[in-house]
Amino acid sequence: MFLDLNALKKAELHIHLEGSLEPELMFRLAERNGIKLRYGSVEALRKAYDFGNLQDFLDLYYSGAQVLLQEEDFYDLTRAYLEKCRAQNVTHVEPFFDPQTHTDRGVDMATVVNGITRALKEANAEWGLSYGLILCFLRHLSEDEAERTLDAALPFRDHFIGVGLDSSEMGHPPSKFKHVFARARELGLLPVAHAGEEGPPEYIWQALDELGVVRVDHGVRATEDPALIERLRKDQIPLTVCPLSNIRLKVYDSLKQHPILDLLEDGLKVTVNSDDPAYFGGYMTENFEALRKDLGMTDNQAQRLAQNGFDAALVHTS
Ligand SMILES: Nc1ncnc2[nH]cnc12
Ligand SMILES: [Zn+2]
Repeated sequence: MFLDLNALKKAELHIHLEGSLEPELMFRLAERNGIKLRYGSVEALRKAYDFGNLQDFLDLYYSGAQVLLQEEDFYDLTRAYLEKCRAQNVTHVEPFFDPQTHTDRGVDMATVVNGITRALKEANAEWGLSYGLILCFLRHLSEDEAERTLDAALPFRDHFIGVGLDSSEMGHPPSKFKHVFARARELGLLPVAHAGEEGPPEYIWQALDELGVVRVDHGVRATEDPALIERLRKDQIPLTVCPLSNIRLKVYDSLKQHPILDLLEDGLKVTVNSDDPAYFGGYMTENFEALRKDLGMTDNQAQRLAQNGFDAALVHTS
């Protein structure tokens, strides 16, 4: 008998709440808010989820997020994701949100943060889920815009534990955001950043040395640089790896080429995560199952990967 991967206790550290917007909910919110979507049906929208790279995906992801307008919409989005966590025994989550995707459309920071936070607090009260929210800056925008976003978020400082960096990686190195990350660190916010998803190992070095990140999101291209692998192993810097995402965004042609288990066996603190589960074909359990099916992940490896998720959390749970 194999270990039941759904019942295995898990922590998720790399999930964009906007990326958990399932087509059904997108259509429901569009109707509620009087928004006309570019696609006529859930099926037509799902068919469009065929991405050549990260940017192809981001174009659809930002377009889908336009249905999120009211506090209730952010609440419904977050609640739906947390119900999935409950069903999959994900007991701790550290989700990302992208305020600029919303504030740039005229939605108030308060609307976004209050809707998300209400769902998180409820899940904690109802079934004991633990969490820490992370505010991400969009790296295709300027550092000045990130600074203004941090200013706008300060009245809600108690609602999040860290800052992250996401969106189009190529051409937008971590060093571009050095000052805003320094200010966030002074405010006691824990820094993380996407690096080495599509971008080169140099971006991972920059995230570590110029942004001071305590965890790297993706980081898989570290495999191209032995000195970097040594640094990640020596300092036990966690990597939040997203297997199904990497296949859907063509980082690897197939899961069989994915380095996650080699990294685990090399002693790196790697974790399994879903990234944008509504777009990439699965939540936590589906990611673990894919590793078993295509990479031959053993039960012992599954248990170590799941434990790494708790070890790598920014908020410690007992
Ligand atoms: N995989 C990803 N990489 C960069 N930015 C993102 N925003 C949402 N998902 C992302
Ligand atoms: Zn991501």
